[in-house]
Amino acid sequence: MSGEKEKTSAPSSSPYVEFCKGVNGLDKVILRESRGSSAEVYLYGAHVTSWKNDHGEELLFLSSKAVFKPPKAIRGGIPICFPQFGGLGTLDQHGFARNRLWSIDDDPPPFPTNTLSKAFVDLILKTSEEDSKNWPHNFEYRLRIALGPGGDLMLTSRIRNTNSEGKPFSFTFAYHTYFSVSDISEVRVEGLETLDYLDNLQNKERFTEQGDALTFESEVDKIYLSTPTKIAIIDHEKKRTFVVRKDGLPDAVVWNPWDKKAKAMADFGDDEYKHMLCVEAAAIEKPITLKPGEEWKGRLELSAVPSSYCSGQLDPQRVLLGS
Ligand SMILES: O=P(O)(O)OC[C@H]1O[C@H](O)[C@H](O)[C@@H](O)[C@@H]1O
Repeated sequence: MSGEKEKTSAPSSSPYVEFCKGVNGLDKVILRESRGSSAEVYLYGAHVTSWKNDHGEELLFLSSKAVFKPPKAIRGGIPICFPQFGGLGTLDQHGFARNRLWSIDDDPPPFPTNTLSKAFVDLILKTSEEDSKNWPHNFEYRLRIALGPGGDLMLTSRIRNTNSEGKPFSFTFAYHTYFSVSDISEVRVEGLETLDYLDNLQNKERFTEQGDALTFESEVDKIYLSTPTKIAIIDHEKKRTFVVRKDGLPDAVVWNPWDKKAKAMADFGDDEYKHMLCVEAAAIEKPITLKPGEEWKGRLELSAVPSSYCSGQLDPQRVLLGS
């Protein structure tokens, strides 16, 4: 073991990182960047529940009916799906990481690519006795959540196999990001056209996406395979484009429950499907396998940029190839 110190007292806050209590007294961390952007993270699930730009506008969707009560996962923000995406295995839906209380990682190993950001927090989740009954592996999962100087939100996961008796393990993974959008029928997703996907609504059958950028007029639950590192979500009404950059995460899930499924979810408002879209950077089709001592890294970087595009006039190459 690496000899981490167990957290014994509340960590001290700074102008960039505030440790406080959130809904139902759950531990929360608020990150603030000097130009005004912010993010909120619950230790329960290492769950980002808010990301605001420097005008204080919320960029993530969080359901008004979200339940902040373990063991229920929080509906909205960025749930972490680990070590299993969806029902693809023997564990509960989306694995256990989103339902566990994470700790502050006081002494994380150095990051090779350090940002200039002072607004970041390091969290850690390790094997518990309870979880090892269903998933008999030793792991250390370190997650750094950082706000970049321009307000970008960056999540870096480092997952290590700490099994002592030479056993490899495999997992699937997703950053289950819920983006806030003005009106789902005005949204386009670019970067996934012409790719193969598994359709969760049709027994995970494999299809090829045809034609142009994705638009939405009914329920969607697709796992796009071998996707580019950059995906754009264009919100025409808000004149805002989200750019998702990802590394180590070949797949991308696109999910909107639409009206019927929305009504069936207790922690989701009947009409809220109109104002959210999940685009989830993921590793699903080919599970990640780690030998003892090996570490995997999966990185997500989100930015929100103003866009003045009108419907149909967007040049996808400009969004996707621009830096
Ligand atoms: O209700 P949850 O367990 O949070 O899952 C919400 C959704 O997550 C993913 O996007 C899956 O592809 C969907 O099939 C699932 O409905």
